[in-house]
Amino acid sequence: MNRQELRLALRMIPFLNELDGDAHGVLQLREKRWLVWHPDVVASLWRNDRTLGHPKSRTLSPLLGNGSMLWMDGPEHAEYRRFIGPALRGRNLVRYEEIIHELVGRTIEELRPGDRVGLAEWTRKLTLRVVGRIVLGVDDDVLLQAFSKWLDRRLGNRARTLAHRFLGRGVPRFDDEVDRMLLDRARNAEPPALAALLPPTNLRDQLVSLLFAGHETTAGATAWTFYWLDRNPELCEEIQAGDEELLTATIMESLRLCPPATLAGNRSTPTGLVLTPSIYLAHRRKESFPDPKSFDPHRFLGKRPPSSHFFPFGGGVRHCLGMDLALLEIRLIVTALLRRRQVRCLRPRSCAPQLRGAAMAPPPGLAMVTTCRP
Ligand code: HEM
Repeated sequence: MNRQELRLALRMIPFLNELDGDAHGVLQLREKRWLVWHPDVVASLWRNDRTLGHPKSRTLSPLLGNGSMLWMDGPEHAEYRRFIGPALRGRNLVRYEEIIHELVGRTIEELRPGDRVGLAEWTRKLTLRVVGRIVLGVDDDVLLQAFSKWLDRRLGNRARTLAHRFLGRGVPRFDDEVDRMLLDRARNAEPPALAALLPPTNLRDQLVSLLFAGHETTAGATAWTFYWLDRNPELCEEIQAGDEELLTATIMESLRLCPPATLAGNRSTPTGLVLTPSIYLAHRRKESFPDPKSFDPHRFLGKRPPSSHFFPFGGGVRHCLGMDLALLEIRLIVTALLRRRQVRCLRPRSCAPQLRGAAMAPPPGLAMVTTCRP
């Protein structure tokens, strides 16, 4: 690993911020590894994605397992997508809407008026409950808490992520007890729970991958949306008054400026080049988004930029399977919390984002206080 790669690993956001404004949109990290965010390069990756390789993430593969669908390739990957994709879209969303309503209601009821609650921690608990119910078919807070604890020990902050990535060789990364609880639940799951539909091969890896991919980023996106609404009270009032289109635009603008996945998955060419698309930098190009650092949802009203300029959910053949579910979840959580409670954020002096792996959330110090609506 050379100096550039080390800076990307150790101080990702400051490193990316230094590249912000670089019109080339590509940076060589080492001989055969490039960070890319220029729309022409990204468009070409999405177009040719079927012919590219998708190497494992060195941070996530020891946790999600080598059998995870996140690094399958070719026909095996296409088969998995054909299988899981429909279960996360279309008519199923109507059923998921009911689940989300119920779990959001329960999680809001647990908020004691006046208490300080870490915003990102609260959204993580809620989105894990939602994906837990969708995947396992039941609510099991003991299992979900054990799962969260296990992830926190590895990715809970930058220092732990780095220790896990660089010093963890030989140290067991799986938690046998969490895996046992998950597999027990999966064996007893009934359709339509996803666990009951998954093929038995590498079942543990697929369960962990779905729970991980299905909550961490959605939680970050929801927390960032609340953060921006808190900073823009007039916008918040318009949304509370029921402007649905503005809410959607606000979620999109929040995904642009604070993409919960800062990087899409690696792509490799037959000649051995590895290309990592930087979502964070692509979303901050002034050529794509005038005045890119200002938060302005109006830029999304009635418009959606091309997928090579704006890609919070990645692209090509690995485009996020949970996008529709995630957008539904964020919308329902924001609407329900604003309708039931008055929400105020207590901002720490520095709102430097917290990185968990490559996932970006508000810092743990960003707390919210809710009070009952009169
Ligand atoms: C705001 C929330 C979310 C964001 C920002 C997000 C973002 C992403 C990104 C960037 C990728 C990689 C795409 C690429 O490499 O081109 C991805 C893949 C994936 N996501 Fe999401 N995601 C979100 C929510 C979800 C949810 C709710 C689920 C499922 C319950 C989910 C399931 C997946 C799966 C299974 C993949 C792997 C797809 C593949 O490899 O074929 N995601 N997501």
